[in-house]
Amino acid sequence: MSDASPPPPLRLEGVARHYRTEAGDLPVLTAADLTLQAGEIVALVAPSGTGKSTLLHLAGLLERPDAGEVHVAGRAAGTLSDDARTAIRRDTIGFVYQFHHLLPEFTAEENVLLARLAAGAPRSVAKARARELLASFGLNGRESHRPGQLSGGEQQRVAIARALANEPRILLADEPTGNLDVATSDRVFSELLDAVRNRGVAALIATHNPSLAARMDRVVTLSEGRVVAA
Ligand SMILES: Nc1ncnc2c1ncn2[C@@H]1O[C@H](COP(=O)(O)OP(=O)(O)OP(=O)(O)O)[C@@H](O)[C@H]1O
Repeated sequence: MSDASPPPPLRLEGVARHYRTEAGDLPVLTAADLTLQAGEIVALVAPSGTGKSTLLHLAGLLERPDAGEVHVAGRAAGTLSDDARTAIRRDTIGFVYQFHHLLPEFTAEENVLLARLAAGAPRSVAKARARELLASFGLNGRESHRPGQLSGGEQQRVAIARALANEPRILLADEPTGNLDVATSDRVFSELLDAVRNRGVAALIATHNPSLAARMDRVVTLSEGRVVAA
């Protein structure tokens, strides 16, 4: 038996990404290293345009780096097929964006349960899980509302519930309360932090808000394409 500790949920190693633009090559990330330990909640605070969304897309296996490697639960994702990467993403990673990206023609409950169905759960299980999650965000009685019939804060709560539907080990969030007023942002953010802490989910959360960042375990920033302590 090995006494090695389990691999961290997420590890970025020397990750580089540039974009080709009309003005030439734009090196956004040059050699980004970042490890999220199990249950650790890390704030990513960096000026606009420095690569926060790029980093989150790479960490979430939505894009491939030009160099370096992304390890999810100890598994190097670089050489995996797109299908294998999609399966890891679906089973291991939850995403929350600034704008909810809920499916407008589906109810709150359907938006959450569809994520679980996509991971192969029977409909009854997915439905029960969706209701339980929505209730945990105070959305009882709102299950059959479509996104357009919900407030901005409620929409983001549904989006967070959806991100947690498959019991991910990692949550990646890009300004998750950035489109809400200050008071609602504060409330929804607290609920998000409680939800990930209670579940032991590791989280990387980009925010421009220093007071929200201060509530996380650690704050990192981006400097010259690298991740450094803030
Ligand atoms: N697909 C793309 N093609 C070309 N350039 C891109 C592309 N995506 C992003 N960029 C550029 O890469 C840089 C980093 O973008 P990114 O969205 O990661 O920054 P960010 O830190 O998340 O910014 P913000 O805080 O404004 O959301 C920016 O200069 C952006 O214009």
